[in-house]
Order: sequence, then C-alpha cells, then structure tokens
Amino acid sequence: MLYIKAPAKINLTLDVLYKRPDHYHEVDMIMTTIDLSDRIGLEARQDGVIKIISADRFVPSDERNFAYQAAKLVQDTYKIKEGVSITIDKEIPIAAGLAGGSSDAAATLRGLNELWNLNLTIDELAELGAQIGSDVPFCVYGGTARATGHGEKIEELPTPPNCWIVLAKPKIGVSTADVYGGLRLDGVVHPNTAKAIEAIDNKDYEALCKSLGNVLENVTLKLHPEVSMIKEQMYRLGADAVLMSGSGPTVFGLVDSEARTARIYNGLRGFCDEVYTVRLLGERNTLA
Ligand SMILES: C[C@](O)(CO)[C@H](O)COP(=O)(O)OP(=O)(O)OC[C@H]1O[C@@H](n2ccc(N)nc2=O)[C@H](O)[C@@H]1O
Ligand SMILES: Nc1ncnc2c1ncn2[C@@H]1O[C@H](COP(=O)(O)OP(=O)(O)OP(=O)(O)O)[C@@H](O)[C@H]1O
Repeated sequence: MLYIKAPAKINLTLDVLYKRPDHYHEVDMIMTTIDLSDRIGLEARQDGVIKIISADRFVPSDERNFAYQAAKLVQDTYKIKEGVSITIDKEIPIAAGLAGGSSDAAATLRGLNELWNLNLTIDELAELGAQIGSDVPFCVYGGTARATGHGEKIEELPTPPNCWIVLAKPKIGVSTADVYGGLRLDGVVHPNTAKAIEAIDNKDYEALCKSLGNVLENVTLKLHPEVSMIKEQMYRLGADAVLMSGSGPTVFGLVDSEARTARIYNGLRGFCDEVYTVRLLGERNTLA
C-alpha cells in the first residue's frame, strides 16, 4: 500500500475581483497548508475498478468522491487499464472550508503518478487537478501560495511567520456555491493582498495578523450567526487575529504563544465540538 498525506488548507486572504461569464469568480487569495491531514492509501488492482474505502460514513464512496474523480481522470487521460483501491482515513472535517476533498484528490493524483509510473511533473498534476476543482491545484503543490484565476493559477510564497493556529468548526456544513452565489461585490472591503505578501516575505507576524481578510466571510456570517459567535469567542480568549477559512464555516485564530493557544483551545471546547490546535506546514510537496 502506498500512503500519501493530504493536508488541509486555510485562506489567509480571500479576495474576489469580479464575477466571470462562466460560473466562477475571479479570485486573489493566499493559502497555506496546516498539519491537519487525511491519509490516502493506494493499492493497485488489475480489474480496472476504482474503489473508495472509508470508515467515515459522510465520505461518498462513488463517483462523487473527489479522489475517485482524480483516479478516473488519470485513467481516461492516459488510457490506464489498471484500477486502484483508495482508502481514505478522514481527519479533516467535511464541508468545512478546509479543502478536505480537494486535498484527497491532489494526494491521489500525486500517488497515482508513482503507482502507475506516469512520470508527470507536478505542474502537469496541478493542471489535471484544475479539472476536478478550483482548490485542487494548490493542494497538489501544498506549502504557501497566492492563487489567482478561479484558484488554479499558483505562485509559490515563502513560509509565513511561525505561529499556532486554533481551528473551530461549528456543527454546520456550508455549500461553497451558495456562498459565492450570495456575494454582492458593491461595498465589500477587499483585503490588502500585497500587504499580506509583504508581511509573509518579511516574516512579520504582527503585520500578517493585520492583513488577514476574506470577502466571503460576511455572506456566511449572515447565513450562520454561530460563526460570528465563534469569532467573538476567539478574540475574547486572546487570539491575535481571527478569520473564517474559505467559504466557511471553520474559523481560525493565529496565536504566537503556546500558553494562550492552550487557553483559547480549552475555552472553545466548552461550546464547540470540533476544535483543533495545529501548526503551519511550511514545506511544499515534492512528488509522492
Ligand atoms: C472557497 C475556496 O475554497 C477558497 O479556497 C475556493 O474558492 C473554492 O474552491 P472549490 O471548493 O474547489 O470550488 P469548485 O469545486 O471549483 O467550485 C464550486 C462552486 O463554487 C463557486 N466558485 C468556486 C470558485 C471560484 N473561483 N468562483 C466560484 O464562483 C462556483 O459556483 C462553483 O461551481
Ligand atoms: N474525499 C472527500 N472527502 C470529503 N468530502 C468529499 C470528498 N469527495 C467529495 N466530497 C464531497 O464534497 C463536499 C465538500 O467537502 P469538502 O470537505 O471538500 O469541503 P470544503 O473543505 O468546504 O471544500 P473547499 O474548502 O474546497 O470549499 C462534501 O459535501 C462531500 O460530500
């Protein structure tokens, strides 16, 4: 069995520039991987079948699974006769704004490149990934990056200043399409992406904290007031900066002291089931 780690991402910034004539929005965002990961196991099979195995009953076991779609895309594109059993050990909360399904697809692409001896470059894997979902190319590379276009154009960035990250996910799932659909661009406050990149370049933690921003936040906050409540609690408990990731509903807080991280974690556990303390995973992926 070949095992590949599939880490979650958070959006340090998420700006939307305009609505495109296709069903996408033009975005400009900074994403970074965190050490909360699913584990993907790949085992070759000779019968041509793609089989998804997961103990988590919320993970689809058919062609709706992004890892399945990744394997099918590779089979069809490169006329592969072999099949694969894909085991998904799920740690990343589902429909959380943490790109769990996208990361599973990306890990499957990287793994199949090895299992089926495809010799594709990481750029070619990312291009394939864009056919599955907007977040998949970033997940193929990992690390930290600026993503533009509908999310598929990736420019590597240095690792952000070191800190702890507390994640809290309220008990609701959010549809990304609904959140983009509810966005009204007139009057939105755009994050300053250039300033955030400068803060990352300079490893300036305080400047990074000041430049976080996500234009989708207000849409999700209006739909789900419990997200606002978690944001307020995180601030009250002492996080240096607090933001919703992606289309939500997961909220993350940046903290530069271990003691404060523990206090925030313990304080949030009181009223939120899914709370995690994680670190940034600075490194970019090499091929699996
Ligand atoms: C919110 C983010 O997770 C931030 O990283 C991404 O922008 C969304 O990435 P994703 O979940 O991989 O999104 P996709 O599966 O490609 O698209 C789901 C739906 O979200 C909307 N969508 C997505 C990306 C984008 N740039 N504009 C959009 O309007 C579209 O309605 C699309 O049909
Ligand atoms: N491998 C997978 N793991 C989890 N969910 C999956 C997977 N494949 C498909 N899905 C479906 O995708 C939907 C979104 O789940 P996912 O966890 O990827 O959302 P997300 O983290 O909010 O994504 P993003 O941050 O990219 O918008 C779920 O409703 C789920 O049924």
